Amino acid sequence: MMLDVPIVLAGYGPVGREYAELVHRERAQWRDRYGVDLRVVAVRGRDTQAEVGAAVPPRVQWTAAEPLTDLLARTGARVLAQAVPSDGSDRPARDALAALGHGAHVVTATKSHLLTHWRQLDEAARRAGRSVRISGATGAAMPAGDLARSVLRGFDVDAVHGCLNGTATFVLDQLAEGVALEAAVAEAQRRGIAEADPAADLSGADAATKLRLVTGLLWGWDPADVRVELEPVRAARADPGHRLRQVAGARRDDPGVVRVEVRPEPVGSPLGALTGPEKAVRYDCGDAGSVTVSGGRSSPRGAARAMVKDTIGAVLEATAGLR
Ligand SMILES: NC(=O)C1=CN([C@@H]2O[C@H](COP(=O)(O)OP(=O)(O)OC[C@H]3O[C@@H](n4cnc5c(N)ncnc54)[C@H](OP(=O)(O)O)[C@@H]3O)[C@@H](O)[C@H]2O)C=CC1
Ligand SMILES: N[C@@H](CC=O)C(=O)O
Repeated sequence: MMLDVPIVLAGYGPVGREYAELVHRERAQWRDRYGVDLRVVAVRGRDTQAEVGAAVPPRVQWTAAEPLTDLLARTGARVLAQAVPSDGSDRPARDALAALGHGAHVVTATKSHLLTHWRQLDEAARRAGRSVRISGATGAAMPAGDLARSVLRGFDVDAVHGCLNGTATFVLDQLAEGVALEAAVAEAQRRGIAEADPAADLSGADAATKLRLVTGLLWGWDPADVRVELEPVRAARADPGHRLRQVAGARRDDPGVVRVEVRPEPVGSPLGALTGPEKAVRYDCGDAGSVTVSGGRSSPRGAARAMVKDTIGAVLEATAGLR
């Protein structure tokens, strides 16, 4: 039996466009492989929207946005996919809660409402028997969120550490080669790794945000209650055999605290061995040992791919809530 999956996509920037394109291009493949018929039926920008037939219409043909609940009801949407700015506006939270109330799953690359509305989203999703999937917000194509949410269930994870910001890794390596901070950041921006405003990349705030979300998935910490301690990236060199890394960490026996520090890691270790904008997260799992996940493209395409994976997972797996 084929499961029909109409999707409303909010946000048509780099990530949203990649998501719509992937769903359209690979639809037949997923029908055959998983028995799910994913189709984007409508896209929304800030104030406008368009219904999608064979392709997303050009922007000039988009019309004024109607209330999201009307659009969800009219299209019978089973999923709301969110790729809107993580700018602190309350609209992503309102939209996600409306979608859950309507009975749709939520798949998001947007981070800000997860930091502020974790509990409300989780409760609304559980009430509705629907999922909120956040892989795109926790490291793009690197499946760190999946390990925390489900793969390591029962592994008794007592600590998690990781390099979750590709800009920081790239810049620290450039600094070690004698490149000036400003030039290293400019190069990271030219490569599309660093944000236009790199403050959160360099301060550790972006890494802390991603780790707060991971600890929510792992231990049920509410990201809104997590205290963050940050050490910014600045020009410095490590001892021979080591590389400086921006490491975000949390321990189960130190609840509600995420620390980001710049520290030397042996070149042969999972974090020291990273190059360029690669990311990695290590889970210390007690008697099961350590499990590290690394790689996965950090780009709009990588984030869109993670959202597609989450969309398929949300409709096929019998989970509810964020975890
Ligand atoms: N870029 C990347 O590599 C990654 C990005 N992310 C996250 O993904 C999200 C999307 O990023 P990106 O694709 O770069 O795009 P942007 O963050 O630049 O989002 C732009 C799009 O969002 C639309 N928009 C803004 N507010 C709303 C709203 N409330 N409802 C519907 N649409 C809205 C804009 O509409 P309009 O065109 O009308 O102005 C535009 O289409 C961000 O939260 C980002 O942090 C996550 C992982 C990687
Ligand atoms: N600027 C970020 C991009 C992804 O979140 C980074 O450097 O990791």
